Amino acid sequence: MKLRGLYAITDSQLLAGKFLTYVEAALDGGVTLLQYRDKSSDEARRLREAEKLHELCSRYKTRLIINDDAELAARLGVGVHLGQTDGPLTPARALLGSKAIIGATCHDQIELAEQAAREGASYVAFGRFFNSTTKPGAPAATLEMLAQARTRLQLPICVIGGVTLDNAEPLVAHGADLLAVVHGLFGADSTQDVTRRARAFNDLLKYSA
Ligand SMILES: Cc1ncc(COP(=O)(O)OP(=O)(O)O)c(N)n1
Ligand SMILES: Cc1nc(C(=O)O)sc1CCOP(=O)(O)O
Ligand SMILES: [Mg+2]
Repeated sequence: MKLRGLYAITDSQLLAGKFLTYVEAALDGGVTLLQYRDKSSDEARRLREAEKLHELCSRYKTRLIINDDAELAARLGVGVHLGQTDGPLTPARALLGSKAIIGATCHDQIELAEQAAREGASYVAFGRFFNSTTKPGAPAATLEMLAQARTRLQLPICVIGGVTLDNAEPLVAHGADLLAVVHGLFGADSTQDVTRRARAFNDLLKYSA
């Protein structure tokens, strides 16, 4: 499967009261990867919500990724995204198997991405490229670094951090395969607008090399 397109990421605060309707609206517009990102420690709720998303993703043939938690991913038989302090990639690959999608946060460092590639990552994520209300403190990354990463890496490249329909085009032009988005997608005022935004993000990637 080619990892290219919109990578929608949930946010439990932003989606409070409209979690499944907004996620389904995004899936309607087309989502390559959906990440369940919940930074709370309420394990029962996390399991319940992840199971619901898994069901929804199966209906739309979208791959589900769990943020931070390889054990929960293994329980559901889905992928995982791991940051630099979320545990090593090699045991996660052993736990989830060769077909699972495993992503790695690499901030603005190509060397971290090369290491992640050696350790079995399926894609590498660079960011943050713009101001992010979801994660304002994330280290900044540049378009120049992205272009260089494109020439050095064979793996799909994901970009994250303040990505919107208005600023995503240069990211694609500099080599991004996956546009990872929270606010720029789910910050919409209606389900119809979430679907429209999802389609428009995908179009940005469809009509470029
Ligand atoms: C696609 C994608 N890229 C980067 C991150 C950030 O991961 P991390 O640095 O572990 O930070 P948290 O998201 O866990 O706060 C991500 N989740 N997804
Ligand atoms: C979860 C996350 N990680 C980032 C990184 O740079 O590693 S930026 C980020 C938040 C992405 O949300 P939004 O699209 O609303 O900015
Ligand atoms: Mg993390």
